[in-house]
Amino acid sequence: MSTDVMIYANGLTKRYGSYRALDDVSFEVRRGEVVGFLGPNGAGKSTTMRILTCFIAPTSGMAKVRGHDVFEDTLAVRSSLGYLPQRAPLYLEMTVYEYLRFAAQMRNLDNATFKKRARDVVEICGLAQSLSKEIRQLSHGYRQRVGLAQALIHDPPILILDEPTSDLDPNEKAEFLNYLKQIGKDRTVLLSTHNLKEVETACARAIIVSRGRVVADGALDEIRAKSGRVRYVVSVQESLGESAYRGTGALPRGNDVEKALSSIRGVSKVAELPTDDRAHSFAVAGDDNTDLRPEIFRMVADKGWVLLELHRDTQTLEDVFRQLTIGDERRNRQLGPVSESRDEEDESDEDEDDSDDEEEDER
Ligand SMILES: Nc1ncnc2c1ncn2[C@@H]1O[C@H](COP(=O)(O)OP(=O)(O)OP(=O)(O)O)[C@@H](O)[C@H]1O
Repeated sequence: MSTDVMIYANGLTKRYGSYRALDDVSFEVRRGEVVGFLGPNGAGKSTTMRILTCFIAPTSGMAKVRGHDVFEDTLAVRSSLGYLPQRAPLYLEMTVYEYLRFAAQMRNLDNATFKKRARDVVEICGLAQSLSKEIRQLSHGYRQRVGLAQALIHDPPILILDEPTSDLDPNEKAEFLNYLKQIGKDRTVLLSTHNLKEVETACARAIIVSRGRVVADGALDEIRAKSGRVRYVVSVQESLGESAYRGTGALPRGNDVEKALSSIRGVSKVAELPTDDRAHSFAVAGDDNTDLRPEIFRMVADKGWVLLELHRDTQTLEDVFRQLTIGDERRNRQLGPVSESRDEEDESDEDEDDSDDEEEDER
């Protein structure tokens, strides 16, 4: 494993009784990445995060944080990461300052280090005006800031955030994402959320989980292109305008352009789009694996035509997310006998630990 791998999950499976909440989940997060961990309700996001943060043990598979096994080397793992669970466990009767000092003591920070770190996290999380307030007096948004501040108090290189914005209003969400951007500059972050806009704002890469499995993992562009419905829009100048013609070839006819586009390898369909008489415009369908823009550009340039427009329309992240996770939603809405164990038929040959119930293996 490269030393750049900060979070490593390999074949993580987690059963609750006969129900498989995680099924062979594997991924890596490298130093400095801010990765969105996406999935519908019940997909297994929190379960994965709780394993990575040493709160529960997987039924099988292994995970490492900064090279330390989450099972064998709990202390090293915990000191490497800051964790903000979905509901941050705040002590409502403490003031913000008392709570941060308490979090620092739990992390074994000495008083001088705490004071220095407190200054930093208060600035990053915007808590200067709230330090002497009891946590019970704070709004959801400010409580979430306090949760983030405790996750940062020991200056961990890795942050694991479980739906940190789910209870926040739109302004609070936007602010939280601003903090996250700042924090993510020099940290590795795994951010679980339902909110695709959030991922598009804060992350360059996403891992999508559905029914306990990883169904997509990659740069957002790659994931958007994953649907196999990539479309290019190409417009080539058709008639002379007011300014000088810049082409070296003759102005093309529509079917010249259509024929030339159809002959590009990887193009599956070409359809004319309505435009005015200044341009021939076409929608070009291609397969999902190759970016055809360089080839389209090359063809137009070789013909000496003038390219007015070339862009690739991939689906939105939301479209792809819905396509990949639609099974979860259908399952949630199905009436009839409830089968908790979606995979009972293939369980018989596996090592099963059915005593692995509720809190049984909480550490
Ligand atoms: N302690 C538990 N005992 C039994 N089943 C559990 C337990 N914790 C989680 N599950 C089940 O495991 C599945 C995955 O839950 P998990 O909380 O990881 O999902 P999630 O993706 O975080 O969902 P959400 O977005 O709703 O928080 C769910 O079906 C959930 O009901």
